[in-house]
Amino acid sequence: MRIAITGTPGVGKTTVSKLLAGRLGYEYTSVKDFAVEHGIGKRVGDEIEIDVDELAEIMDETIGKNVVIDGHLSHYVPVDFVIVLRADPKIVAQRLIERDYLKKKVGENVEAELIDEILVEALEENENVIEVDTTGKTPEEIVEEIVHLLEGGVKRRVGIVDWSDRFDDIVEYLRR
Ligand SMILES: Nc1ncnc2c1ncn2[C@@H]1O[C@H](COP(=O)(O)OP(=O)(O)OP(=O)(O)O)[C@@H](O)[C@H]1O
Repeated sequence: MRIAITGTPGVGKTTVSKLLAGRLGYEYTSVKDFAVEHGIGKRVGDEIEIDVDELAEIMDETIGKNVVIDGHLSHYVPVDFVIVLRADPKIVAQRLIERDYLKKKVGENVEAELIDEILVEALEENENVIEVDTTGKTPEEIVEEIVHLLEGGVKRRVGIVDWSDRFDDIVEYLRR
């Protein structure tokens, strides 16, 4: 199976993807690494701007059948399941601040998590979307929850988080 692990930067995609790939005996690949390796996208400042249609086409032709794809654009790749990781926006903020993200970037990503941005994108691309709230769970617990859901034949589970009641606690991060 091809499984995309997507979500707002800082929710724990890379951590979970590597663990899940090991747990399933699957190949691990990240959109970022794949794009650089295959010359997809162009550098804009310190970021790479990726054409998601080109990414999807080349990845679909190149990667194996049993792969975990890590990245906040991975839901654009044709896969069997899209796992959308969620985390309390305050946790996202704290992790991005720890990585010295600029205040503006922190605000953009906290807002994206608050308004379910990646979930909405994933639902536009794939029927099989499974949302997992990572808040307060270890990477191992998250991986076991994903394996349990997949083994249980769950194809779609969304609408499990609503961060609207967290607004007052995170508004400081949203101010530009
Ligand atoms: N379940 C977890 N519990 C505690 N810390 C976690 C958990 N998952 C990830 N982390 C920590 O949060 C930080 C971000 O994790 P990670 O790099 O996996 O996120 P990401 O979504 O891949 O971020 P990006 O999209 O920016 O690459 C890391 O310091 C990681 O160790």
